[in-house]
Amino acid sequence: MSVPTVLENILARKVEEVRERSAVVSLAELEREARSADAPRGFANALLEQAKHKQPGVIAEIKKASPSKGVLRENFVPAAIAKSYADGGASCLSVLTDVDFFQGADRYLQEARSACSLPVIRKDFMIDPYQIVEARALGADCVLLIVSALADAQMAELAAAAKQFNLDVLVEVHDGDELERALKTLDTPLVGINNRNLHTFEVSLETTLDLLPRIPRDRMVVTESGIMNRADVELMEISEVYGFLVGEAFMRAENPGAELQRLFFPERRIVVGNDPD
Ligand SMILES: O=P(O)(O)OC[C@@H](O)[C@@H](O)c1c[nH]c2ccccc12
Repeated sequence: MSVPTVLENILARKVEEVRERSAVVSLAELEREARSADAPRGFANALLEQAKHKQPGVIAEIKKASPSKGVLRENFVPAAIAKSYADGGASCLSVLTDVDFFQGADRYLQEARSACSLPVIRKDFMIDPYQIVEARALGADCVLLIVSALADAQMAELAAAAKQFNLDVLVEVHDGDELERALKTLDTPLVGINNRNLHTFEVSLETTLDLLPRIPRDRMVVTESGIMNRADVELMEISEVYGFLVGEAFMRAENPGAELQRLFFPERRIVVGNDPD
């Protein structure tokens, strides 16, 4: 057998994780928690609203570390980062909850969401409906479905669970075949194009530009990963891409919200957070 890719390693671990967690908290118990959780805040709507006005809809990510880059940020306080993002003009938050590969935690999502009024996506590797219900129980407003990690039937099952619990779905693709599978399996409006290949971790913004002509008009594109500077943002904006998912560029900045404003709303002169000037 060939050497497993990063994604394959993560997925193998997720199978164990779901087994461990469901032995501690039953699905029935999680369902009760999900039904009494704070109402969803409208993740897809927040982004669609920005696109309608031809404004960037930024999903700002809270991510301590990644398998390819290691620790991105030492001073990691999710509530403070969430506030800073809200001040900087983010439409939504993305919080990594994967523990073993991204140094995330469920409580980071709860802390970030409590600190602001933005809708939040649980950023994790979903393979089982248990994790979808868990996401809503934690307060998440949206879940990520990664096509390269799922068979069509699984994707449909997870999307049905999301619908049942009023969660929005961001479906993530990396190539034409995955895009086709996503479009035929799901009718959800948000289509994420990941510029990073999750098997090799190589990044190219061409991924978004190449797939763009194949996205139907009734779906909204979210370009994901590798957006690092103004030029990257402008490249997407001239192609009429209004959805962005950005992590590293913000995580490496001293003031993540100020960096968001600098990259996406340079014309706004409001000072974010406690910048000296
Ligand atoms: O840090 P970046 O390059 O701005 O990327 C953010 C986000 O797109 C990335 O974290 C991501 C996209 N899809 C994922 C799936 C799982 C884990 C992480 C991701």
